[in-house]
Formats: sequence, C-alpha cells, structure tokens
Amino acid sequence: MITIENLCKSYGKLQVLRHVSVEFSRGNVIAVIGPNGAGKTTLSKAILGMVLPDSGDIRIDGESVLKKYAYRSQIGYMPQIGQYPENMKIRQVLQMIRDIRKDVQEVDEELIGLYGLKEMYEKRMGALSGGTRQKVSAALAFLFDPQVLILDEPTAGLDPIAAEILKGKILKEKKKGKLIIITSHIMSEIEEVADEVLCMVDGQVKFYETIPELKAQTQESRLSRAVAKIMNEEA
Ligand SMILES: Nc1ncnc2c1ncn2[C@@H]1O[C@H](COP(=O)(O)OP(=O)(O)OP(=O)(O)O)[C@@H](O)[C@H]1O
Repeated sequence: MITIENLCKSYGKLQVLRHVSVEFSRGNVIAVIGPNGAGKTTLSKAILGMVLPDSGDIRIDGESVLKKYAYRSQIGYMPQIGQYPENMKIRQVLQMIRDIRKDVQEVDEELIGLYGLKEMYEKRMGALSGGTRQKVSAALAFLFDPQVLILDEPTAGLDPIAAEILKGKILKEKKKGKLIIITSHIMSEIEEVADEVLCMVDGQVKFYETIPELKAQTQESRLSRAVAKIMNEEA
C-alpha cells in the first residue's frame, strides 16, 4: 500500500535518510525502531508530506504523493509532542479540527469516550498534563477513521491504563485492515501490537522483518533479545 523507494533526505551536511526503500501493506502494524536520531520521525514526516525528500519516491496505492496533499486526509497522525493553541479548550480544539474536516460525516469518538475527554472539555490545552495532552492527540489521530495511522511514540507519557486502551484500539483498527506505523523504543509493547519491525540506523534500513522471523533467525523467544543480538552481531 505504501511504497518508499530510494528515499534520501539531508539537513545541510547531515544525511538523515539514506536510500531508504521499504513497502508497507494494509492490515499490518509496523514498528519503526532504532537509536535516537536514526531518522524514524523524518521518515514518518516524509510520508505525511511534512518533510520533502531530496530524492526518491513515496507511493500510496501506486500513486506518488510527493508535493500532493489530498492523500493526507487518509492518514491519522499522532505526533511525539502535540502542539496546540494553549488558550483553547479541549472542546474547541476538537471542534476546530472537525470544522476543517467537514467532509467527514461519521467520526470515531471511541477514544474520546474511553479517555473521558468529554468530562475535561472545558479545560484549556495549556493547563493539561502531558499524558492528557497525549490522549487528545490519540483521539484526534483516530477521529476521522483514516486508512493509515502514523503514531510517533504513542504511549510515551500515558499511564498504564491509558496505554492499554491505546494498544487495544491499535489492534482493533488493524483488524479492520488499516495500516498502522508506530515509532517506539518499548520492545514489550512492540511485541504486543506489531507484526513487522523496521529498524533504522544512521538513516538506513538495518532490517525489516516480521517478529516471528526475527525470533527464528536469532533463536530468541523475546523480541528485545532478538533485536539486541542482531544489533550486537552487526556492530
Ligand atoms: N528540521 C530539522 N533540521 C535539522 N536537523 C533535523 C531536523 N529534523 C531532524 N533533524 C536531525 O535529523 C536526525 C534524525 O532525526 P529524527 O527525528 O528523524 O530521528 P528519530 O530516529 O526519530 O529519533 P528519536 O528516537 O530521538 O525520536 C537527527 O540528527 C535530528 O537532529
């Protein structure tokens, strides 16, 4: 469904993406892992059109999305740190986003309900805890029932119950055939929700395999150990 071909991106002299080629298909949860600064967020932002690559192509269902924008309505994005107008109330932020997307009649308010956001509707964004802000970001990512979800460290800052709710939602949407790309450093969480792991190091694809493949290849029963083994062997 998403084909990334030979993608390159530099910031000045720093090469952040180096000839990245991968294919993601529907009905899968893909975990993007790798050390800090490996290029994970930059890859996500390139798919979202928030970062323009220097070369290479990104295709969704066969069509290049570079310099296009209509396709973005099919993607739900949860950023690492959501930036919102600090003076607006939760209710106003949700309303504003819904006004922008008037084309969508049916919205998915499940996370708004599960996170009890309606009870906090009158709170201003600037007064929210980090975790509550994350809940708003999660609710927004799923709101318009997008076919693709890109979640950047989605459970960071969420309490364990809120994290469980989000993992449950991810699995539910995957079963509907959606493509979900998650950046995460938490191996146990990846093991719970992901089908495939894309590991980036220094802007390059180190490996891209299913979790069973990784375990079989390394003869490890835990993903964290399997990943550590590959990283150490190849270091
Ligand atoms: N707008 C920018 N201008 C200059 N450098 C940038 C910019 N955005 C990212 N970088 C650099 O690109 C590199 C890759 O950043 P990126 O955010 O993609 O890494 P990451 O793998 O998501 O890291 P983390 O695990 O810390 O979130 C880093 O060295 C970062 O400093």
